[in-house]
Amino acid sequence: MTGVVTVTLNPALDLTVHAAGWQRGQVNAGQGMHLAAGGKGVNVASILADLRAGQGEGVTATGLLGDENPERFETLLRDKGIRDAFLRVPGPTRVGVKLVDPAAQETTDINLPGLTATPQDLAALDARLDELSADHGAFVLAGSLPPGVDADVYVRWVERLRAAGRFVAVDTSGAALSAVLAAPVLPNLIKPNEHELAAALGRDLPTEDALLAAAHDLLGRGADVVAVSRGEQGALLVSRAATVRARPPRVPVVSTVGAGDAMVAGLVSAHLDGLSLPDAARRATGFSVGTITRLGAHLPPRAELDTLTAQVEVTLLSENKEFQHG
Ligand SMILES: Nc1ncnc2c1ncn2[C@@H]1O[C@H](COP(=O)(O)OP(=O)(O)OP(=O)(O)O)[C@@H](O)[C@H]1O
Ligand SMILES: O=P(O)(O)OC[C@@]1(O)O[C@H](CO)[C@@H](O)[C@@H]1O
Repeated sequence: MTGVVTVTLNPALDLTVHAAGWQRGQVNAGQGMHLAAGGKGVNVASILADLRAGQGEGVTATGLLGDENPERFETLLRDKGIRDAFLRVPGPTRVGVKLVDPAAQETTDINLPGLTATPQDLAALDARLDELSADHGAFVLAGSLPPGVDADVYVRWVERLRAAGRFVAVDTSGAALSAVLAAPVLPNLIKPNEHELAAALGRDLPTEDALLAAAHDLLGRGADVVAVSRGEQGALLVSRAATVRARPPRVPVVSTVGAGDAMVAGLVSAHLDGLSLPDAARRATGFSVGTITRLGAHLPPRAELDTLTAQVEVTLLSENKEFQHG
C-alpha cells in the first residue's frame, strides 16, 4: 500500500508580490505578481507528483476547499495527476500574501485565518479520512488549522491512522503543534522549523545541541524521524539509527514559499523508498533548495535537481548500528 494522502485543512491561494527593496509603512513599487494554489498539504502533493514526473497517480489531496474559488486548485491537481479528494465548503479559500524582495532574497508572509470549519465539515472530513485510510499507506497532515477546528484535531487523526498501521507525517505550528508534541501517540515524522519547535515546546532552543536534545526527546516518545529545518542553515535530522546535519548549497532564491513542504515531500518519499537517514536528508534538502529557485511548490527538471542534490552537504553527527536498518 504505497499511496500518499496529503490533508490540508486550511489551503491558501498564494499571492506572491515581487517588490524590490520594499519598505514597511512606505509607498512601494511592485514589479510583478503571481497567484497560485497553495497551502502546505497541497504543496507537498505537488512536489510528490513532480517526483513521479507529472504522474501524480498514487497521490491524493484532501482537506477543505472553498467552493467560490477552487479553479486554480482544480487545475493544479488535474495537471499533475493528483486525485482531488477535497471537500468543498461554502465561501472563498483564503489568500496568503507573500511579499518577495528579490534584492534582499527575503520573503515576508501574511497568512490569513481561512474559512471557519463547521462540525459537519469536520465530520465529513473524518469520514473521508477513514475511507482513504483503507487503501493508502502514508498520510501528511500539514498546515495551520482554520477557525472552528480544535487544536487537537491532528492528535486524534495521528492516533487513528497510526493504530491502523499507517505512516503519518505532521508539519504544523502553534497550538496544533504543541498538542501533537504533547500527545501520547506521536506521528512517525515531524518537521517543524526551529522557531515553530521552540514556540511549541515553550522554551528557547538557541543552539544546535538544544535543538538536537529536543528532537531526541521526541524520538524517545515514539516519533521515528524528527527533522528540524533552519532556513538557509539547513536542517538537523534524527532517527533511532542516526543524527544528521544537512546544509544546502547557496542558490539564487526566487521565493522561499514551500521550502519546508518540499522537505516534507522529500522525507516522505525517502521513507517510501526505504532510504537511510543521511540519504533522506540529502534528498529532502535537494528538494527544498530546488523549490526555492522557482515560484510555487514545484521541483526543477531532473538534471537540475540532481546537480543541486549532489551539492547538499550531509554530515553524520552520530549513528547507532543497532538501528541502522530500522
Ligand atoms: N535561503 C535559503 N537558502 C538555501 N536553502 C534554503 C533557504 N531557505 C530554506 N532553505 C532550505 O529549505 C529547508 C526548509 O526551510 P525552512 O526551515 O525555512 O522551512 P519552513 O520554515 O518550514 O518553510 P515554509 O514554511 O516557508 O515552507 C531548509 O532546511 C533548507 O534546506
Ligand atoms: O497558515 P499555514 O497553513 O501555516 O501556512 C500557509 C502557507 O504559508 O504555507 C505554504 C508554504 O509552506 C503556503 O503555500 C501557504 O500560504
